[in-house]
Amino acid sequence: MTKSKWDRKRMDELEQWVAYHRLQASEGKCASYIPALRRADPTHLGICIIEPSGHKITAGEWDVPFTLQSISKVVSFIAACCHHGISYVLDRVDVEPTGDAFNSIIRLEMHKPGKPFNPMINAGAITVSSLLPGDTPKQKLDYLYAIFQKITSSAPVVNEEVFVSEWMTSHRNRALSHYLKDTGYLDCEVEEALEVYLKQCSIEVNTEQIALIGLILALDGYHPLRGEQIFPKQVVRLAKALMLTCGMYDASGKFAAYVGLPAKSGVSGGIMTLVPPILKRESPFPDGCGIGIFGPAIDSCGNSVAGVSLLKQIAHEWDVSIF
Ligand SMILES: NC(=O)CC[C@H](N)C(=O)O
Repeated sequence: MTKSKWDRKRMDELEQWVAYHRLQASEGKCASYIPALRRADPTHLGICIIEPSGHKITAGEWDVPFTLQSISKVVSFIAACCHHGISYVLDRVDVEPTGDAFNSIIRLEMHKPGKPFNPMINAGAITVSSLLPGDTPKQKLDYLYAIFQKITSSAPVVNEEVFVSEWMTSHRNRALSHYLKDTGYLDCEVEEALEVYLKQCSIEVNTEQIALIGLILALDGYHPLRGEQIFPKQVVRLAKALMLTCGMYDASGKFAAYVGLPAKSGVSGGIMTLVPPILKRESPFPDGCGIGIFGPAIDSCGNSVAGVSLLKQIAHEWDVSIF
């Protein structure tokens, strides 16, 4: 099959699958614990796939903006490791899945000395935000924004409404931060760490931008559009291992079993995932690709319902599982 025929086939399939999986969204609900997220349209479902050539395949509401939320945890973890080195960061946050909800507090007290289990849950991510270089939230965020800009070639925009909405209601994240401060796992003041964490969560993106992050991870830190290695390979490999084991929260095991790709979700309904350049002869993406999905109706674990079911179909039909 010629490349353009193959492309047409993939696009037609994607359109059909998006139309079908959009119907699954009624089984989920838009996050309401952050009041500003409640207003998203739960029937939206969009996808963008980018290949190293920059070639893009899209379907559905792929260009509707949404906030990064927990997908930002991958970028801040990479940023902290790039600045401090991996061992400094891993002295302060572990790499073990919890099987608990993303905002759970229970393990911090159950396992002395209270080191957060991994950077993909809120406790670990708040610690990581506190580790970003700089003496003020602004300096820490500027460091993170510069990394984000290196990836997407555009300055990140924080959705102030989402930030304020979460800042005013973030009692559990505040509780987590106070606990981390008490046990010595916060590198700055509670309110400062929280400001950095909640602003990084409020960065506005669309599926193309998260697909691009995924693509760079697929290529072990190489940015194909800039022609430059922007993150060390070891850091990116670690981030992908964390995505695979912890990126979909307490549904990470099922996601690995039924989709089989490293992924990170956020409560706004985004999922960032990737297909590494693999050696399966029939792979539709022999050079690898990044995949961004947006479907704001989420399940009880905090993952996009329609997004996960669309990914299950893609992984099955196109045989892209890493296993
Ligand atoms: N799972 C998520 O996307 C959580 C991010 C959200 N900002 C929170 O801290 O609750």
